[in-house]
Amino acid sequence: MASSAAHTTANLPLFRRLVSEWEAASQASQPTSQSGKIEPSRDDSFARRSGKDILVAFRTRPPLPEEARCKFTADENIYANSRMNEEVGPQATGAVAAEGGTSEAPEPDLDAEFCPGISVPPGVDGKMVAHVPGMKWNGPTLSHKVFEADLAFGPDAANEDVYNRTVLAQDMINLALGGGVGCVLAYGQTGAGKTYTMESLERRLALDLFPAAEALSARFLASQGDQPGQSATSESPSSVQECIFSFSVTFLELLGKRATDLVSPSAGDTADGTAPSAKEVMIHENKLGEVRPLLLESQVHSSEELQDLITRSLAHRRTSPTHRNATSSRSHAILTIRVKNRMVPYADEGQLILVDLSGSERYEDNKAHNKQRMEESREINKSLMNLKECVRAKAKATVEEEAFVHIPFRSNKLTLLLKPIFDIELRQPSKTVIIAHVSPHIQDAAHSVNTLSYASPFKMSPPKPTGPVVYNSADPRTWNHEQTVEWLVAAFTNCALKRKKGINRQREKAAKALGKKIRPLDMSEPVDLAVRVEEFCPAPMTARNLGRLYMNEWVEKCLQTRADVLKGDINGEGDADQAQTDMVKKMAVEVYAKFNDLLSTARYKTQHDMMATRRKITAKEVYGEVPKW
Ligand SMILES: Nc1ncnc2c1ncn2[C@@H]1O[C@H](COP(=O)(O)OP(=O)(O)OP(=O)(O)O)[C@@H](O)[C@H]1O
Repeated sequence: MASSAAHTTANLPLFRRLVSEWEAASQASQPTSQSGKIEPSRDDSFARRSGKDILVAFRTRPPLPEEARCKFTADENIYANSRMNEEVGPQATGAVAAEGGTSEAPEPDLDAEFCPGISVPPGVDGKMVAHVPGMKWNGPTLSHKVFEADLAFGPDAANEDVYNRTVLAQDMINLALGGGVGCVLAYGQTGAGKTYTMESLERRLALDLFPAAEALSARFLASQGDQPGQSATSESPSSVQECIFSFSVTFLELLGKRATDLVSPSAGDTADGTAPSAKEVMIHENKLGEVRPLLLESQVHSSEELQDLITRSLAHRRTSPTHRNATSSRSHAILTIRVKNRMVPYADEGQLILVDLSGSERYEDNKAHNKQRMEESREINKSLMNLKECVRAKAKATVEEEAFVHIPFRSNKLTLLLKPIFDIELRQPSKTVIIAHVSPHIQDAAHSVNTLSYASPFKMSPPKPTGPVVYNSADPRTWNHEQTVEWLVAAFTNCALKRKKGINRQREKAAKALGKKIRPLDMSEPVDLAVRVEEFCPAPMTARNLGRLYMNEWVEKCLQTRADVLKGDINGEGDADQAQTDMVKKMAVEVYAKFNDLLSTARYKTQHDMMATRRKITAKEVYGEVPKW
């Protein structure tokens, strides 16, 4: 049986002794070098696994002075009350909390108050052990649960180390510059250190992104025989990357179904003088299945601009005190940096998505909340549950290869925004790092077990298929440039032939009325197309790019690339130019409808084929044996 918080606190000295005995025993079993020191693992399993799409890391932080002082007596709520009544920022939590910060408060004796609930065995990569206190008829017990990830960061690990071994090791910046998706997710209990990690990763990434783009651009221009200085704009001659890359940023806060913009959060002044409420941002999936929030993206041109934007946005993030964290973030914060390569305008945009998830709370942690906070906690837990379901389903997809496993990423805005990770159909290369954060205290061990077991299944996720898909004439998403042009030529030819048939019918009717005979137009002769297809769809544009166009954009593009096929066909009757425009519009709409029909049928068919392989669950499996009346 699990031990209650009060019971754990009462037996702290015993648990402390049991944990140190376990640590001593496990260190003794480690391989030692001749010098007697524990050798770091020679097994380079991390290096081997780093080719995977998803890397899982565990992280625990050092104990904080306040926590030790109040010993987490959940029943008395001392910690929560003492923190909630103070106006304390995250940097003011003492010498351990702030990097380089100072504290006026006297240092509590952490060793006397603290009992570790988490150990990171030295010399083994990726292992974390949770020490879970329990209760049996014959007294308190302590079990040691081992969890495995690709990496495990102990309380002494610096943010620099986390950044180097996750974002840098996965080469996320170059991946995004090359049109792929890099994603970092911080998950864990409230107060476990997610924001501390993510803020640092965001800033370091902002610092490295532009120099990396600069280096890549210089290499590219040099390979083209250009001197970097020659191609740069005269206003900013040092910024070669601006000739090739453009960066746009969104920073969203997501609470339940409501997403708001953190970059410019207010909806403007209200007429009655009340505080303006934050603008809600709509998040939609377009007909090609791309997810893009409907808001104005901020363009950034340098590391300083990006860092400044991150600082401004973070200041807008909503926080409120929880039982464990005086400045707890009660929402998910999603920073997305999109990279457009001007040299390949029709290629997919690269993306870097950094998600600081809201902290999970146990029932006993949030029972002191008011109604609104309870509702907030429910929303947070619901979206985290949905994320968990997606994680489980993704891991299951590896095991049950022959049967379709439904990944419910569309049922929540958070997982919808994370579509590049979950959608197996998406061919864009992606790399994800999940950092599961746990509190170091034994009182949180049960919650830590939850967090660690939540993240572990991600480790099994198979690499997503990437690269060109197999050509299917009925699915525009699989067409390359040549195949797209071929289809467009056929579609516009069809329209021209239909028009020719119509003209023949009209001429025949008119001739019949006059009692004359007329020779019909020769249908076997090649027809002129109303649109110059090679200009309408220039290389390397594909059907996927065309699929992003709305109908008015499509028609406009057709009109811009129209061919004058009616010259000499009108015989001076009426306005030839207007007739030509009307005809192109009509054909453009017809081809657009056909194209979109194909696109939606293909998407529906993929889903239908997947569903057909889905294992049917009987009512008996769900509800058990139904009693007979
Ligand atoms: N690795 C670390 N080293 C030192 N202090 C840390 C570390 N990680 C977190 N902290 C401190 O712990 C406190 C809680 O951290 P943080 O606010 O990042 O938690 P969180 O998981 O984001 O919480 P919530 O989900 O409630 O927002 C902060 O005061 C932070 O400075």
